[in-house]
Amino acid sequence: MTSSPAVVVTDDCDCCNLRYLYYPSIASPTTSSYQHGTDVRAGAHSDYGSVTLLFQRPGQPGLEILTPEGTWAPVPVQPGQTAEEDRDAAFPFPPILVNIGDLLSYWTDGLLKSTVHRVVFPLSEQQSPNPQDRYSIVFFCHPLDKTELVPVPSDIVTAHRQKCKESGVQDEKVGFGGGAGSLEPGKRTLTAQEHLEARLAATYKFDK
Ligand SMILES: O=C(O)CCC(=O)C(=O)O
Ligand SMILES: [Fe+2]
Repeated sequence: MTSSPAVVVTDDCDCCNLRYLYYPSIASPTTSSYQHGTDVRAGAHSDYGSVTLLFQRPGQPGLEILTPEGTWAPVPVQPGQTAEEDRDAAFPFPPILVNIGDLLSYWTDGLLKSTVHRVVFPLSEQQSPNPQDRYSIVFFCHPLDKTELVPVPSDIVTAHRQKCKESGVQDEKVGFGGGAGSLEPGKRTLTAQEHLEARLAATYKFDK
């Protein structure tokens, strides 16, 4: 019998990270300079990795996603109500919200679209006598830096790519650079690190 090591040591950077977020509550809009509609807790963005797992307090409002129509819609994160979940009701646990990130969009040529989201100060909460702090825990899942972003070997992704080509609709923004399957001849495959750097550069005009 062989045993495998619990930790694999590698010279490649694993860029997964876990963030603990605390957003203090603010006083009622009538007593602060806060402007609903302008001031937000976290501005509109999409995440850079493959998927993001978000844990937050059950039912706490604030998280919103951008709809295809261009409006903001609240994302209710509620504990489940099935019989099995009720059994554990003494410890209601919020479900885990899974966000698609830019890398997964790139990897699937935009078939899976990264979610644009933001966190606002909900007006209802601001106006309540007891406005709440917001806490969330976010796990950003990224592959190792040197991972080559070869096209996902999926018939569905291939069919999607073909359909985009035929209709001439290549949404550069969705796949960030056209997607893993639309490499120009002679160009080599991007690595996860290069994709991340391109997204950081696009957001912060950050250059090495
Ligand atoms: O705090 C939240 O609910 C979301 C945070 C978030 O979107 C992020 O850190 O990327
Ligand atoms: Fe995010």
